[in-house]
This record gives sequence, structure tokens and C-alpha cells, in this order.
Amino acid sequence: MARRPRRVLSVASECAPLLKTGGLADVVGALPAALAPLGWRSRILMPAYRGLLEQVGRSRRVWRDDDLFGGPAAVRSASYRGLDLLLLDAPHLFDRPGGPYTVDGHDHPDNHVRFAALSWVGARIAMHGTVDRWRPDLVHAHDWQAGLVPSYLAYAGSEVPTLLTIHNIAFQGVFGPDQLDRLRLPTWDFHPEALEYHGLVSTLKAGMVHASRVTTVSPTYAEELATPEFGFGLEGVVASRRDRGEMVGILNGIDTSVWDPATDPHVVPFSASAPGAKAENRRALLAEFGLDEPNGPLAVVVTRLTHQKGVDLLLEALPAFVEAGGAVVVLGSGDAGYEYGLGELAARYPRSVGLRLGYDEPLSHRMYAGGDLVLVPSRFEPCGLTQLYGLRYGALPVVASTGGLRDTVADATPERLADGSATGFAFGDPTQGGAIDAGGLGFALGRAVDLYADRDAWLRLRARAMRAPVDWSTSATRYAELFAELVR
Ligand SMILES: Nc1ncnc2c1ncn2[C@@H]1O[C@H](COP(=O)(O)OP(=O)(O)O[C@H]2O[C@H](CO)[C@@H](O)[C@H](O)[C@H]2O)[C@@H](O)[C@H]1O
Repeated sequence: MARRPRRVLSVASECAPLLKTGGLADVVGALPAALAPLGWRSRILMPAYRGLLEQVGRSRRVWRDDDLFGGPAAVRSASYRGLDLLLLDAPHLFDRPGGPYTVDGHDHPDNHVRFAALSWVGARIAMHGTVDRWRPDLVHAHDWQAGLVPSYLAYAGSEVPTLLTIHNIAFQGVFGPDQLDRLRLPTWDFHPEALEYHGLVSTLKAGMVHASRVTTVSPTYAEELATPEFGFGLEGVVASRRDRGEMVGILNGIDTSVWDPATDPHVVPFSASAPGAKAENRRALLAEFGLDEPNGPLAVVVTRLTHQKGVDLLLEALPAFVEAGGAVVVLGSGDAGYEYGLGELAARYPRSVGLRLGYDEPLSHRMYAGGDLVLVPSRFEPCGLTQLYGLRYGALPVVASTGGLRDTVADATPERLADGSATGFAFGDPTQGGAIDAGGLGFALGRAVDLYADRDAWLRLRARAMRAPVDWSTSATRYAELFAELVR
């Protein structure tokens, strides 16, 4: 008799294509389809932010509570673009203006309550199921917003296994211990082995302590996290779980049904074996931004404009790149200082530097399709997805040698160019004494400009990059194996 598919409840604050502010949404939205053939059916619990219930259309109530941290709440089940969603409808927490985390550039002041509520509901559903008789075999919690799911389950004495995935340890969900009661967390467990984090509470740490297992999104980042430089104060918890064999890195993939230049509705179709129309996409992108045809490569940058992403390194290195014949188009939003700096750069080189401030999904597709290079000079990068989109769309990644960037891009050294294993350009390799700085980025950009001048070598490298394995198949299998171990 065939075994019934196992059930996983994925709990997260965002999920593409319904709502996305970054890579977390891509991963949460892509995993279910990758896991289904491996015998795992997913339901995704996320907040019904303003407008989402209207966006998904028909939905049914499958869970309710008269008092979810200060107001009535329901969970509504809906299917949306192949995803099985559970939307937490709690108007006092989620029906408000602004984005999922911020309004007018400031965090919602009650974020700790909002996401504790999400986690609380995740834990209730894990223990008691929904009215449509669905109960998960396992919970997969993502980042600090779902960090309390394992804790609520632990405090309730539940044995439902949990996996916490850390997408970015820099965001930790920190609040004061005076909130413990309000969030139905036990004050007796406020100590450094559990909820306490330097006198405060961290939901990410709580999850890391209580989850059955912890993963992060690349093998290199899993190693880096055990060091003070990358662990953001949580390196001790990381090290202890790693030492017990309870934490590993599983590399992200990309959803190749969405991110496929041969079928992407936002671009003129092309592929590794028929790359001709890549040039058309490039021309269109230059035209869209009013840029001249450069002699050198056209680079694209799609990113949150933050310190993590090395935007300051770009500001320092790009003038020399442009003067060497390159052009660049930047799409992003974030810190005001970086927005200003990029604005100045675009004003200084109006025919070579294009800038679009804001968030624009279709434009991001056109940029990967039109670019010769995608620049990712991150100071740290748990996995990174933009370099994977770049590989797939023939925009060769120029990356800092850190985290998942290190695991996914093979630097174009003479040896790798010769044996055909190169897929992009890397700088700042710490094992070679390199540093992630503007000098290193500038040098890598210089190498890209030089190689671009050798048309045949460039096209060979590009063809190779476009064929690099970036889909979910290998990593979904690793998740499925881990899930199976946990429910055994
Ligand atoms: N202005 C804009 N307009 C349109 N699209 C934009 C955009 N700015 C960014 N994006 C898109 O957002 C995503 C960013 O994903 P990343 O994984 O590169 O970084 P992020 O830091 O968000 O994710 C975190 O989680 C992911 C998932 O695990 C890890 O890969 C990563 O290292 C970690 O920092 C990409 O899909 C990109 O195209």
C-alpha cells in the first residue's frame, strides 16, 4: 500500500509570489513544489497582511481564536498559484498600512507581538490541527518571525518535530523581558540557556535552542555562523548545535519554473543552447534606462540597499568600471545614504549608470536577462539568490567570496577557464588572505572587463554559467531526508 504523503507546515512571514520583500519569500514559495515529488505536502502559514485575502480570492476558515494576543483571529485556507496557504487573519495585528515589517521606514512597534502570534498559531495547528482535519507531521519554521514555534511547542510539551531555517542571522527578533507574560512565554526560562539574549529576549535564539534541528541556507554560512565575525552574538548557540550534529547548511535553489529565460513572460526568450535573444534583452534594458551602448559589459545590481550588500563598495568601485567601458543598472531600495550616493553616481555618469529606486519584480527579470554581469559584493551572504538568477540568465556573477556566494560561483581563474569549470568572478577569498573591500571588487570588475573583450572566451564562460545546476532538486532531497529523520 502506498504511504500517505507526509505533511509539513511551513511558517514564515512572506511567500512568493503572494508577498515578497526578499529571498526568504522565494525560498518559502519554491520549496513546496520541490518537496511534493519527494512525498511531502506543504501548507504555508503566513500573515494575512492588508489586501492579501482579496488577492487570493476564495478562502475558507479552518481555525479561529477569540483572543490572539488582544483581538480575534482566524486562519483561512486558500490555494494560490499552486501553493496551499493558511493565512492568519488577525486584523488588529496585520490589517494596517505599510509593509510586512515597517511603515514609513520604521519597524511596526509591535512586531514582536505580531510574529509571536504567528508562531503561536503555528504551534496550535501543529498540536491540534485545523477544522479540515489536517495536522502536520513536522513544522518548518523560517527566521526570527517563526522562531517561537519550536518554543511554544516545547513549553506545551508537544513532540511534533521542528526544523528552524536561518535565512539571515542578523535579524534576531529582539524585545524586552517585560513582554514575556504578554507573549505567553514562561519567565522561569528567561536565562542564557534558553530565552535570554544579553538581557533581552531573541525569538531567533529561542528557535535555535528549541528546534529539533537547525539549518541555514549554505554550507559555508553554516561554518561562518560559528564564528564571532558572522554569528552576531549567536555563535555559541550555533557551535553547540553544530557540535551535536544538529545544524547543517543546505544550499538554496531557485524555482526554475518561474526563473527560466526560455519561458519568462517578462523577457525575450533565450536559453543556453539558443542565447541569441540575450542581445535583444540587453538593448532593451539600455534603452529603458537611456544608456549608451557600452564598449564593455553591462552590469546589473538588484538588491536591498544595506551595509550587508556592500553598496558602499559599489559606490567606490563603479567609477573605474564605467571609465573602463562598463555600464551599470541598479534596482534597489533601502538606506537613504546609499540611495543618495547612487543618485549622485547616476547623475555623474548619466549615459552609463541607470538607477531605479524601489521594488520592481518584472524589472528585476528584465535586468538579469539584459545584463552581462550581476554584481553581488556582499559582506556576508547566507546564500544569495541574485547570483543564481544571474547564472541562469547569463549575467555572470561578480561576487564576494563569502557564504553561499562562495558555494555557488566558481571564480574564472586561468585553470578553471581552461577546464571549463568557471562560472563567474569572485574576490576577497579569506583562505587566500583576501578581503571584501572596494579594491578587491574593482580588481574582479577589471578581470570581467578584460575577459569581455575576448568574445569567444566570454561566450564559453556564459554558456557554462547558464548550465550550472541551480534548481532545487539536490537541496530538496536533503530537506526531505532531514524531515524523514525527524519524523522517524
Ligand atoms: N528592489 C528590488 N526589486 C525587485 N526584486 C528585488 C529587489 N531587491 C531584491 N530583490 C529580489 O529579492 C531577492 C533577494 O534575495 P537574496 O537571497 O539575494 O537576499 P535577501 O537578503 O533578501 O535574502 C536572505 O534570505 C535568502 C533566502 O534564504 C538568502 O539567499 C540570502 O542570503 C539572505 O540574506 C531576489 O529575488 C532579488 O531579485
